[in-house]
Amino acid sequence: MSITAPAPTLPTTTTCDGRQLAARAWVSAVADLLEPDEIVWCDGSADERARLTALMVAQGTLVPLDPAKRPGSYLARSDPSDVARVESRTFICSRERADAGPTNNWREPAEMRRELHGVVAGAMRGRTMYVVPFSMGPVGGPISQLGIEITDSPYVVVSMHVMTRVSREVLRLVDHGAPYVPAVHTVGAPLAPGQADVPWPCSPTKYIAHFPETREIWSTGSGYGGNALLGKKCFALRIASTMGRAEGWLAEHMLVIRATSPQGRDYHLAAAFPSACGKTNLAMLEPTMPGWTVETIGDDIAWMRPGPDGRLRAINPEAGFFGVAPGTGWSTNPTAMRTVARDTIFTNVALTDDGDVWWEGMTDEPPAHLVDWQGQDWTPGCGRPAAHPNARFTVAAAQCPTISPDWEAPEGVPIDAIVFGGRRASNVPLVAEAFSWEHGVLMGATVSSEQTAAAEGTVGELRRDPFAMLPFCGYNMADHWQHWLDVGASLDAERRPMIFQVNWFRKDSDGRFLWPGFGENSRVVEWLLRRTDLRTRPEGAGTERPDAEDDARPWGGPVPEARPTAVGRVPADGALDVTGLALAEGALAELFRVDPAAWRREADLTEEFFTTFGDRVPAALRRELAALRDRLSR
Ligand SMILES: Nc1nc2c(ncn2[C@@H]2O[C@H](COP(=O)(O)OP(=O)(O)OP(=O)(O)O)[C@@H](O)[C@H]2O)c(=O)[nH]1
Ligand SMILES: O=C([O-])CC(=O)C(=O)O
Ligand SMILES: [Mn+2]
Repeated sequence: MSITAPAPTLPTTTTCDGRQLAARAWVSAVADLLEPDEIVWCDGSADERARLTALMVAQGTLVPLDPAKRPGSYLARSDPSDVARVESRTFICSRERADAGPTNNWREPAEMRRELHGVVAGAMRGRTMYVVPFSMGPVGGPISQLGIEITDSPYVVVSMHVMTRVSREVLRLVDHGAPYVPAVHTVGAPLAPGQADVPWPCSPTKYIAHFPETREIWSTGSGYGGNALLGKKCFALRIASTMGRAEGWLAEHMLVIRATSPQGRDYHLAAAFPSACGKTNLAMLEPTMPGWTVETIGDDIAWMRPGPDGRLRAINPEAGFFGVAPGTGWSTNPTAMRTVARDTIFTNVALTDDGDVWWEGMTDEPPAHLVDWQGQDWTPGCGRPAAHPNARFTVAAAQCPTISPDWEAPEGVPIDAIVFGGRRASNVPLVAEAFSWEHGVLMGATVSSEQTAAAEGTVGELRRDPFAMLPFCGYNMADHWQHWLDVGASLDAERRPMIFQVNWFRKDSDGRFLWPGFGENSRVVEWLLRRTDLRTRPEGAGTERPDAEDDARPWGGPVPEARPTAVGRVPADGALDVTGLALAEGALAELFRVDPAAWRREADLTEEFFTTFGDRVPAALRRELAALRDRLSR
């Protein structure tokens, strides 16, 4: 084994606290176990990216797209078995089973370590081991965290370049004692001497294992984003959620946007929707509401901390988007289309005859011929999708034309509204405002959604996905609810975010969406953001509707009215601006219809769900559920 290219600027003897040794000793110990042929220390440079990209093109992992059509862009086709997150092979290895909770696969840490060591021993034979130092959030920022990912996949290294901040500065900080999360990834496909590699090596034996107490991650067998880019779900959600719980902050599966009203007031919104339920789309919202603008801050993960002013401040810890391709088109998400116009890696989309990409929903009419995501000839009507339903694009956030000038503000942006949503064909109204923080936490805890292609499973089945964190909470979900109650209590009660629930996916009896969605969601966003003015208007202004003169004041404009229902406050008649929308007859009423019988069944199911957590369910949530039942019976 040869060790090449250790970053030359790294001092090897400057620290005396053992930290440096710890990081280096860890890298050597991993190398001893995985037995790579070579070790490469990565620096995140453009040079490094170019070198690894050329290597992958030579190996057939990446197909270059026509630079005249899609400059700097590539197509990767994964192994057909390695296309999504593997929740059944994702483990939380806390000492106590109860700390992982009933919604996680739990394994005893020492036992998992033994088992894993057996599986990964020699896994990097014939391969290069890359050491990737990265930061989640701006390097050195007060909400940011550091990590080091070891991987044998150049696809992972290049993707980490896009999705995180890879730099030597991170190693320097680690060498000076900064804490970091050690993360090991291997595709689990060692090469015997002389054995030819395949374009997408992976293994049927998969483990995505997290050790929350020691903040370690081990992933083997998959090259797919959510399983292999360990800064993302594994660190920024599963491990970070446990860090946040210990330290009083939140790591959430949320997009973050800034919306500016025609009066010039900035609002910040964080929204949690389950995987493939519209976060990227809302993050890149092109408002149809006149005078409103939306800037993108993040599309998948938010880290939120109470600030010194008692407000909740959020950063996007990522540096790129790993977005769902199918359904993304000029009519639904033009901003995403502009973002991926160049320097993008596409995974499992179709290839056009002229060297560009295509997926279902990109255009109304498919091209006459394509090479599909599995490399086979494809023609319209052949009965197979051209792109895998979970095909993705990997692209730098900085390329997004609507990226906020403050998207990298290290101290984050102050959140005004928190929104929970899911795919619900029935019951859940288009928008509802929580009666209180506690009621909002119940809304988050009861998110249910129809299963999408982002993970293994039967697409369309309704499943509980509390806080859109079911696959991502690194500890007991019921403790997560308590943590939300605690964080809420630690905020200034007058300035903390208001909580809402939304549902873009309600259908009529013929199975058609009742709401046009996408850009038109700005109508809902305007209603709920203006509602938050109730909370932040200047002292003494009261909560009454301001008179016409007040409308131009930057803190407000008229607060739209709401009417209470059993499940929350919904827009009063005429309060949601639907000017110019061609809604079907009765659609608006149906979008807000609350059926007490159906909601009593929802409450029963929630009760059943709560039972699986035993006495860890916060008393406040049981009270909120009882209050909901009470309102339903009135
Ligand atoms: N009907 C409807 N579909 C939507 C809307 N917003 C998003 N979608 C569809 O939802 C799918 C996935 O949306 P994304 O925004 O990529 O999902 P995400 O929440 O970012 O997903 P992850 O990256 O998996 O966490 C796409 O097929 C979209 O077309 C909407 O307002 N209405
Ligand atoms: O993690 C992934 O692979 C993509 C993603 O955002 C999700 O599944 O929620
Ligand atoms: Mn996600």
